[in-house]
Amino acid sequence: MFLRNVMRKIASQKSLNGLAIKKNYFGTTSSLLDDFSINANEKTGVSVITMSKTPANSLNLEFIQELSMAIQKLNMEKSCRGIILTSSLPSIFSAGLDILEMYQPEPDRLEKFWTEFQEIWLALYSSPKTVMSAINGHSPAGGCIIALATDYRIMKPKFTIGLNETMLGIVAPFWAEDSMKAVIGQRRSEYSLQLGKLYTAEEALQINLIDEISDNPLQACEDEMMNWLKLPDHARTLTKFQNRGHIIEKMKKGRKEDLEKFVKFIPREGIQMALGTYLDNLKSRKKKQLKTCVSDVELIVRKIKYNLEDYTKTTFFYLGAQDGILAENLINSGCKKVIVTEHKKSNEEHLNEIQNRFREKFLRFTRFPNSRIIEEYKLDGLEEKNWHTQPKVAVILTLLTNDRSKLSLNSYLLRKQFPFNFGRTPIFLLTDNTESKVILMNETNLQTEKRIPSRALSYMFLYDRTLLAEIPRLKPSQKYTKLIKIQPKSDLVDLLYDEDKFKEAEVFLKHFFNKPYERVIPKIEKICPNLGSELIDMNITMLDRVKDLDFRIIGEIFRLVASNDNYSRNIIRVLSSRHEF
Ligand SMILES: CCCC/C=C\CC(=O)SCCNC(=O)CCNC(=O)[C@H](O)C(C)(C)COP(=O)(O)OP(=O)(O)OC[C@H]1O[C@@H](n2cnc3c(N)ncnc32)[C@H](O)[C@@H]1OP(=O)(O)O
Repeated sequence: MFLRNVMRKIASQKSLNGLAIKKNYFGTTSSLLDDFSINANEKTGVSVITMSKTPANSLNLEFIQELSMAIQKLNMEKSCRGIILTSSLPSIFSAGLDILEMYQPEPDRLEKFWTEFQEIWLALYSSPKTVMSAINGHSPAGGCIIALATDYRIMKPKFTIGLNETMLGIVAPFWAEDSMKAVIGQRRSEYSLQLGKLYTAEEALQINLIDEISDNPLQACEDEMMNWLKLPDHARTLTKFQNRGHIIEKMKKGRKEDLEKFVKFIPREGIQMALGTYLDNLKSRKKKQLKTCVSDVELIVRKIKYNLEDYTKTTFFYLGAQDGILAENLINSGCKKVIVTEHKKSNEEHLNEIQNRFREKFLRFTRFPNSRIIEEYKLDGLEEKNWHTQPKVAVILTLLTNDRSKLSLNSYLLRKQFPFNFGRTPIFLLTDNTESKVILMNETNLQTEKRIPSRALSYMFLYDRTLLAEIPRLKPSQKYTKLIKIQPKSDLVDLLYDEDKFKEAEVFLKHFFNKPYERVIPKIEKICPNLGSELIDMNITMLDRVKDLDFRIIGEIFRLVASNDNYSRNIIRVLSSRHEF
């Protein structure tokens, strides 16, 4: 009966659940929420779905819904023969179900959530296409369930995978367990599930939980896919269903009961306590790394710390009233130096208010002395001799909000209130994850009006690796063509993906911290002859003295390291090994 249905579906390729099939689906499309993109290759018939929901590709209701819909569409698309699932995040394939969907849940949403999770699993597990997972990061619990629902799994070394649900005090559903058994066998599955085992890729390969290890799982999947696609689709698909039919049938029969069990089980007090503790532990891992943090700026501070090691030396540029609240929080959390700029006279009152409130805490509080002039400069029109009107470093503080409707404000702020030319100013982007995307969009928007030179953007990427992780997703998207045009030559992007290069740069930067500026400049000049004079042109004395690290120089160093200029790279290596700075 089941096989008959499958045959019918393959034969007719008619719409499923009322979803329309696009006439021509080749090319790249992004999900409505921009949480994943699909790149459909016309030549091979293979579609790559790249999940990019920061920070962890955790599966919440909306993400699952959209992903599921996309998979169902591909399942019905005749010209699609293979699907590869992967992630654009640097170290996570998927962190599994979004725990927040289960912690203190709303009953209706919880029900929808689980129904959709069942649905996506079915769409994957019973897909007539060849489906593969390029597991390029951690893949616990729900992430592993998704991977198990595919036909072939290739994983990057060192990351972990497994059904660790018991660690959270919850139980993997019977259908996930069945798929695990089908892959690694009854005994191993029982053992792994009871203990909530997470395996490294190397261990996972040994027990057949994954099929291969590769440093480039996506490429490896694409290569392997070609072998699978040599076979006639109908024969391969029917064989797949012969193997999986009983599991799918069992799931379909039991799914209602499974749902009832889930919605009863999750809100139980004991389960909620266990989930709460797990969440706390997840968060407190971070707190250990961060000695100082305050609630709503925790993420921001972590990012600064991660990037700059010593955020007490960070220079902030204040851009608007809302962000002032963040600035305030940052100051309260230990940030020693805040430079507040404002070019609009109308906001003077507000500035004075902040100044009075934080007089003791601010080491400096200033506006650009010639802020009136700044107003006249257009982003495009700034000549080099006027570099002194540029900020030495721009820190964009974005609103911390998940409310998408508020995000346009950022766009507004950027467009209306940025008076500077960012051509040579490194931009340090402080943002929560939702905002990362918004900033990219803002820059795209900005591009339509005032061109932001590519180097500025490159620094922006440079200082936010999460943001960088977004690039592969954005690259092919039509929506972002403008952004791509102004994207820097991809050296920097490569650099941040190349751990070795990145480490090399990091080692160098460590020596660079806390060194007097005057000592740094001559050294830098040796590497990059123009840089010193550029800095002087910038009239750095305007900010008194610059003893703190200069982001721009760091950016320059990164650029040099990233370039294929062996000479520069050697100098950097030698300098850093001699501890000259
Ligand atoms: C009856 C129920 C059936 C259940 C079936 C499936 C259940 C599940 O899938 S439950 C989810 C289980 N998932 C996990 O246990 C993974 C938890 N996460 C981790 O262990 C790590 O995050 C991971 C190893 C994946 C990655 O580590 P890092 O690279 O160090 O990242 P962070 O830990 O810093 O994570 C970044 C950010 O994401 C938040 N996060 C991570 N996972 C989840 C999640 N599953 N749900 C919600 N949020 C998650 C994490 O807290 C961090 O947030 P911030 O602290 O705000 O940065």
